[in-house]
Amino acid sequence: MMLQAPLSHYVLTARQSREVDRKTIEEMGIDGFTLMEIAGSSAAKAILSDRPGSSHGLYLCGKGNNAGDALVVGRYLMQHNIAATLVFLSGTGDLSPDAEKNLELLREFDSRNQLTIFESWGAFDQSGSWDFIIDGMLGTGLDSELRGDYLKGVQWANKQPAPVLSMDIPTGLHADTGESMGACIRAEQTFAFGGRKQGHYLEEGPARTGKITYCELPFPNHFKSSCNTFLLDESWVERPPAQPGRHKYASGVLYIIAGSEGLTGAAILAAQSAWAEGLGAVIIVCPRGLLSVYEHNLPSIIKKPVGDTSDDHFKPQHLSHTLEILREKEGVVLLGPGLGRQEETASFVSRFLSRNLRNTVIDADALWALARSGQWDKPDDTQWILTPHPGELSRFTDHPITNDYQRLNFVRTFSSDHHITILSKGMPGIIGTSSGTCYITNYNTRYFARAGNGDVLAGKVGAYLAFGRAPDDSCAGGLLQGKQKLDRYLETAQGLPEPRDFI
Ligand SMILES: NC(=O)C1=CN([C@@H]2O[C@H](COP(=O)(O)OP(=O)(O)OC[C@H]3O[C@@H](n4cnc5c(N)ncnc54)[C@H](OP(=O)(O)O)[C@@H]3O)[C@@H](O)[C@H]2O)[C@@H](O)CC1
Ligand SMILES: Nc1ncnc2c1ncn2[C@@H]1O[C@H](COP(=O)(O)OP(=O)(O)O)[C@@H](O)[C@H]1O
Ligand SMILES: [K+]
Repeated sequence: MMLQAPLSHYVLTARQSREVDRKTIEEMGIDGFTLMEIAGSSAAKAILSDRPGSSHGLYLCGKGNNAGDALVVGRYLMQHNIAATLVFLSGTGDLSPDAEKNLELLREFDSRNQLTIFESWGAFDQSGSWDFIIDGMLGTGLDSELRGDYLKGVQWANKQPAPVLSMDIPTGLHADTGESMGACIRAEQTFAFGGRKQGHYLEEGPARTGKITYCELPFPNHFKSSCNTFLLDESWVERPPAQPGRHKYASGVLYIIAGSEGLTGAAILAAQSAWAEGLGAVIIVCPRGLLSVYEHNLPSIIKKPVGDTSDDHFKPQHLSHTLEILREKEGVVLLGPGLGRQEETASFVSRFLSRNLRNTVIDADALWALARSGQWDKPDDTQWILTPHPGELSRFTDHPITNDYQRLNFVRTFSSDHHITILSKGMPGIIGTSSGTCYITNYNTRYFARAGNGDVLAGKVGAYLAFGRAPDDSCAGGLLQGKQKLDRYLETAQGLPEPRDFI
């Protein structure tokens, strides 16, 4: 089964967000004021339950609808006796119509003199104290580096002891790219209205948004159909069921074509990682000169040597025997970990890829060889999963990939153009599918940035593919399996986890 994310996990660009908003207003007749009311009231409800005992909030407001959301929050919380101090960074003379209406309402609801309003940053008396700061300065309307007093407002808020709670997106964070536009709020919590935004998960986003709380808005599902990016998490990706009691070869076979002199560790880690998932068989195909290393380290793994005892890396003359071995049993292939970059090995890889009919995970040095050859002789009906780290990915394009936004866009077009699946490693991890849909991780993948973790991941992805899971689902399973192990490790252990902790 291919991945099927719930709609609550869709991730929008600013343009998609505006488009859904506009269509809901124009075609469904649900006006912007109502959307704002739902957005602000659900954030207020969460704040009331998360922060009991609060008595005073500070509201930093711009002039657009992001400010309107903040004003709705202020009104609900004032009803619960939480005083509100409002600071308008662009004054109150040019508010968006819905924000203006909400300011009027807030004034009318203020029966106990709990409202203080400053009409500019300059007028703001900063000596007060607040239980929280609501960031309603800028949302998806941000269109450039921060201007005017917004820079001051952001820098000041980041220095306050009170937690900052952002409406929709931290002010200064670009909704599409996740870049900080001159300066950016560091929020403790962000309420994502009607959809998560790409910028929450790319570049600076994860460090700036804090905890993300998704607040649903009444957008009809068919308006979301243009969305092709989803958040990947364990709430919806299923763990593969164990397959006990089946014949060993019926419960999945993975052929691993990997390793060369000095790099056998990568092949060993990948094989151990795949084996730990309960496959029927893991078969390592190796140059005969390395057989003793694997005999010593991998007792449970079947070894199939090719070539002669002087061979310590793959060569074109190993091709026909390798293909013959692959014909023995149904299975899938993991090609690449520790293959090395000898000319002969690169040539073996290119020829192998054009003739191999097994579904294949292509990793590490096999990616290097594939990019170098520039040939795309993928046999029809063969599924390929490429697992590049950012350096390996950039070899597939002449255009530099210097940020996550470019990486996401490149992964999307490259995987759909070539009808392959890409697991782009990095922070975040991104899965690109042949349909153009992408999935983004939402956890700190930097814990995996140690040599060997890529081999463990490739082993898992290969194992899931061998179990018959779809390529995108295999990638998701591999990533999230590591995440679960990471969570358990962080609960109990100290220091940085090692690759074996993820096996
Ligand atoms: N979409 C939805 O589903 C829903 C959206 N909702 C909410 O609306 C938000 C979007 O509101 P929005 O479009 O009014 O834009 P918003 O972010 O308030 O700011 C616009 C103002 O910012 C200014 N400005 C721009 N860049 C700047 C800079 N660098 N430095 C300084 N100023 C800058 C620019 O000023 P100008 O240049 O025009 O003078 C413009 O007037 C969205 O994030 C969500 O919170 C919910 O209420 C309901 C459902
Ligand atoms: N479970 C995981 N979740 C997210 N990312 C992962 C996971 N496992 C590995 N990675 C990614 O793989 C990278 C390591 O792979 P790579 O750089 O190819 O190193 P190597 O091949 O030397 O092990 C990590 O930096 C991380 O981006
Ligand atoms: K904001």
